[in-house]
Amino acid sequence: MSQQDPVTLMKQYVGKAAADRVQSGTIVGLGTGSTTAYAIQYIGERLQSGELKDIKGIPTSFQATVLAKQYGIPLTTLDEVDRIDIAIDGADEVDPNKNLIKGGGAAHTREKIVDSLAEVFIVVVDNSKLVDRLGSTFLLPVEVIPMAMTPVMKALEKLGGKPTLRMGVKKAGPVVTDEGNLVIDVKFDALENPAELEKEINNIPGVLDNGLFVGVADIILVGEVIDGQAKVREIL
Ligand SMILES: O=C(CO)[C@H](O)[C@H](O)COP(=O)(O)O
Repeated sequence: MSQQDPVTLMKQYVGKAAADRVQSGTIVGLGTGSTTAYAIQYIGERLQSGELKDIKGIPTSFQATVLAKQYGIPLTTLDEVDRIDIAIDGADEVDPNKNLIKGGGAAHTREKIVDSLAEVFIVVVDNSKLVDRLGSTFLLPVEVIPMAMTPVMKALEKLGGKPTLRMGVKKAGPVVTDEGNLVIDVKFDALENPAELEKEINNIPGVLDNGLFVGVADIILVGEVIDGQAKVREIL
């Protein structure tokens, strides 16, 4: 691989390591984000070389759909398959119990559907994503139906959060998800019980889903650069 900055190198290595675990004849959940993008690229390269055959991808976002098409990965839908063998997806934070915060790409609702259905869900991250406690470096994304934005923000404040509407970059106004909804990013000073909070937030009328993924991940692959050498560490 060419000379890259360390974070890009970690993302490439970990994406490739995950892509190497995909087997012929399987249904593969394709995650969203810059790390998973490398996994999608390498899966496509394995298909083109003939090393991998007869796989179908289920994309978690418009981004994943575009990349899969670009790299020649045939796609299918949840209506057409009775299983997902493996899903590969990134994360914004990973705690020591393999719980995650996701949604940096505003795709966490579809990601949670696909990742939770997978027999094996592999998370691909660089080592900056490992945290002792969720919520310490990243705000918690909540996808909300537009007309419910204000009451949902008030309900999130009652739960102890500080909500802000996610705004677009190079786009005036808010981020609109692939599902046509809005994203509220919430700061919690003490996110002590992720399992409970995930349910509490999802119980607020108007919330589609939040970025807490509790008990969903099976394997975490962590990209690291040690003494200038890129490596991948596995957390089971
Ligand atoms: O949850 C996600 C998208 O909704 C991404 O997987 C997460 O934001 C990590 O992205 P990246 O690999 O670019 O750091």
